[in-house]
Amino acid sequence: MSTALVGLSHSPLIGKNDPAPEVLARIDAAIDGARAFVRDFDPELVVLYGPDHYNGFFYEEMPPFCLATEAHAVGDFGSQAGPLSVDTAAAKTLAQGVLDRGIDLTVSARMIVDHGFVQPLEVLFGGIDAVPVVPIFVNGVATPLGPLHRIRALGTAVGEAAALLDKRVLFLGSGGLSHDPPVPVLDGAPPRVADALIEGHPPTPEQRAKGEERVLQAGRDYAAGVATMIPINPGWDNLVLDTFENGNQADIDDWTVEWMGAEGGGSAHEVRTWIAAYASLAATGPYEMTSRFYEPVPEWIAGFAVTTATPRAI
Ligand SMILES: O=C(O)/C=C/C(=O)/C=C/C=C(\O)C(=O)O
Ligand SMILES: [Fe+2]
Repeated sequence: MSTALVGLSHSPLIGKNDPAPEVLARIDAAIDGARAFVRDFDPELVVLYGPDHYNGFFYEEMPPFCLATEAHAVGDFGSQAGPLSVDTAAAKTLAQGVLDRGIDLTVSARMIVDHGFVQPLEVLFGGIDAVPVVPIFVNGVATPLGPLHRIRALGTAVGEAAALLDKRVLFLGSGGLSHDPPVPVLDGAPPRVADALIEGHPPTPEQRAKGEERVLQAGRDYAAGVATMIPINPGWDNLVLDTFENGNQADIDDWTVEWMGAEGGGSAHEVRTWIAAYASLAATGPYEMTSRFYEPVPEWIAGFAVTTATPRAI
């Protein structure tokens, strides 16, 4: 068994509302580095921690996290639609291993996923069917959210179970860092929106187009300095990255939902996917961050980060 990790921000605005060419060139170089890292590692399995944006998980039953033994992408924001190449046997083994370690894991035999899962697979592997994957949803938008030590416990249990698989396993966290895009909120929502968030009515193509245009307009407004969202917070983002780089993961247990939201905006909780991924890697032994890129990108409404990490050479 060997392990590696990539943490990668996502944004539905990539390719639709891009920053200046020199910014894009720096990001492309960082992503090229992560691609080369992944190519060298040549994973036999990707354990992909991703969030959802009310495409697969709804308030009728909202688990804090959920592992998929099969998954299907909806194709939002122009992302690829269709089945992910889930390694069902590995997924079942990991699910049992996580449950055996005392984590009350929800399992989905047909998880619906969105760009939060698809984009990292497209960016790093060229598509959703290029590499065997075990998708693990981590709720990062739908309050109430539980304490961070449970996310670390999930990641640790997954890492311990993955260590027994006799495979090269890449832990991949998708989302964050600080950002406050217009994702709908149940509290105070008008009845029609509340029904959709609770019952999960699939949007009509017109409704989906309207929601996507709303996000695009928010990106344009933010880049133009006329938006009211909580700003990208490079200080907080670098604190998050320092915590991973220094291996101070126990500090994360003191982070509160309120503090994260105030510092990093409503979608800062997507950082939970990174916390799970780093906990998984840490569960297999000491690690080192081998690359770290960060840049605030208002056009994408994202504190955009790419990191790679490997077990520390002894
Ligand atoms: O407004 C809507 O209907 C949907 C909004 C989104 O799905 C926004 C997603 C934004 C991100 O994924 C992000 O992390 O910035
Ligand atoms: Fe997101």
